[in-house]
Amino acid sequence: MTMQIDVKNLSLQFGNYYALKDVSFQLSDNKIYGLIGRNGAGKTSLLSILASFREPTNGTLKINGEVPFENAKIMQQVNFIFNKDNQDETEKLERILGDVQRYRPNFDMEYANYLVKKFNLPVDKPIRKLSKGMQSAVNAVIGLASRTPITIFDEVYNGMDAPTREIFYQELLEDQSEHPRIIILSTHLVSEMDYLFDEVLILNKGQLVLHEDYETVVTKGASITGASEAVDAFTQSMNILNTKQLGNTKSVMVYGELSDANRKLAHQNGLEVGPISLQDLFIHLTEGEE
Ligand SMILES: Nc1ncnc2c1ncn2[C@@H]1O[C@H](COP(=O)(O)OP(=O)(O)OP(=O)(O)O)[C@@H](O)[C@H]1O
Repeated sequence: MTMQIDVKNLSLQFGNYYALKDVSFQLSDNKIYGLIGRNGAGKTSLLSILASFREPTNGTLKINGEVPFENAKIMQQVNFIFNKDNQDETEKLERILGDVQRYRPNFDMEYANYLVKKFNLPVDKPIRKLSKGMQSAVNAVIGLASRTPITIFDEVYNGMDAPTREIFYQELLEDQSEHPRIIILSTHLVSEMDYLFDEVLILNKGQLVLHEDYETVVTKGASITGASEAVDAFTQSMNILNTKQLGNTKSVMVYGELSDANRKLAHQNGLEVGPISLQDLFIHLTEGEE
């Protein structure tokens, strides 16, 4: 089953402050969506609305055409995984997984046990006594093994070391391809996670500044390097994100359709056209103007 998420003119206000402002988008394919944004950009705010943990101040969220808030049928289809405070969690892993299995109909215990081994998680210790990274791995196991049609991971890698994060990413990719579902990953580890994303959403100060296919994003961005005057002439009508000058050499980051003819022209003018990464784009799209 493929779910459909419709977000329309969503705002979330705290007093006069807009944590989210007029955010609209649709997610309608079983893909991996990367939600990126700087600290305080509104990622957790948006995800908690998607998960019906809170209501928006304005605008609407619909999942499969229905408002999910206090709608048990829809909420069954949504799983919000975040780094919760486990300091009072005296239960052990086995018991926790058993509890999850009871209310997540697609939960696969065999797969969960496989992941527990993969992540090297102790089953005989109360959760609160696990290290931070291990607690995050527990969350990853729950999120993956539940196989919920809409699975949301809010910075779930927190505290995991690099090899553990790598296991998480590999398992996520593999399980998503075998059991396609909507997976939303919020992160600021962009350069490390970009290859996971089918689509990218960038939030900046509560506003959605980009929602594109990952491939499109990467092909639309380019760096143009060469003699200053030639670079200026070539990029004058383009959307410039960033400029670097070194002596008489200039490197300009542009974003927009660069036609084959344009690329050819660049070469004829002795300019070098290089790729930019999602991380570059993220940094320059969300730069403060202070
Ligand atoms: N209960 C609240 N009362 C007032 N302001 C809040 C509240 N919750 C969140 N905010 C503000 O809303 C903004 C967005 O917060 P949010 O947690 O959604 O950001 P984020 O993108 O998840 O950040 P991070 O990457 O640091 O986790 C922040 O400026 C935050 O201070």
